[in-house]
Amino acid sequence: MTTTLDAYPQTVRDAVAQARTSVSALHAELPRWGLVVWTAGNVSQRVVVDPAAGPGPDDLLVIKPSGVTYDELTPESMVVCDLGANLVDGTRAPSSDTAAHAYVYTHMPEVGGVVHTHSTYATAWAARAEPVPCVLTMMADEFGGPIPIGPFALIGDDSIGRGIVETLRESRSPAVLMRNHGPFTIGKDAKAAVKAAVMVEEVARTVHISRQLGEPLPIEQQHVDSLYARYQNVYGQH
Ligand SMILES: O=C(CO)[C@@H](O)[C@@H](O)COP(=O)(O)O
Repeated sequence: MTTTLDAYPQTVRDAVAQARTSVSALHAELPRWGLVVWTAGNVSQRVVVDPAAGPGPDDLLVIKPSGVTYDELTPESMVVCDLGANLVDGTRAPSSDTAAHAYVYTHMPEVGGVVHTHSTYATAWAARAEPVPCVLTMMADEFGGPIPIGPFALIGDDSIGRGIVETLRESRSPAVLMRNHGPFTIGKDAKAAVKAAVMVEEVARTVHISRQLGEPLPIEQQHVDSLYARYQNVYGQH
């Protein structure tokens, strides 16, 4: 049975309203950073319905409507679904990747945001099903190693989501390049997932260019580990 937003307490409705605003604004970052064309790509944010209990299977997600151009997206146009990808609130059909996002939220409770793009260089690596090797300190910082390849999966059910989870569970990377498709990224919230989408395109481009000039040199694992620990725990403002 489909539940509507009215069935949720005011605290959840308020959290959904905040997520609508932030997810709508974060969608604008995808064309801004050159990560998508036309209506490709999508961003979602988990809404925890019981903060005292923490993330769980009854959570909601806020995502863009399918096939709507970025200049038309507004907080009001965002769509709310449960983790069964059932519509809870919204006037338009949810993103065609909603089942994939929902699968990730169901099986990775630590994930609060998911992003999908077709950014050029990362998608070119996905077309060859070749992991991006960890040859840059920026990669060690953000990805903790190579950027992995996920399996080929058709859209429409949870096979993309299953491929994302099976791949990222075995990696420190917040990004996976789904074979023949493109990058999916995760984060503690949607903003972190958007950052990972920006960074995966940046390093995919740099490593591609480096490869045209010669063979990039790997970074020793001990240095990858120390760079990752510093960036994840010390870098920036605390
Ligand atoms: O790659 C896919 C589906 O996986 C695209 O259709 C996707 O980027 C955009 O679809 P939506 O407009 O979010 O339904």
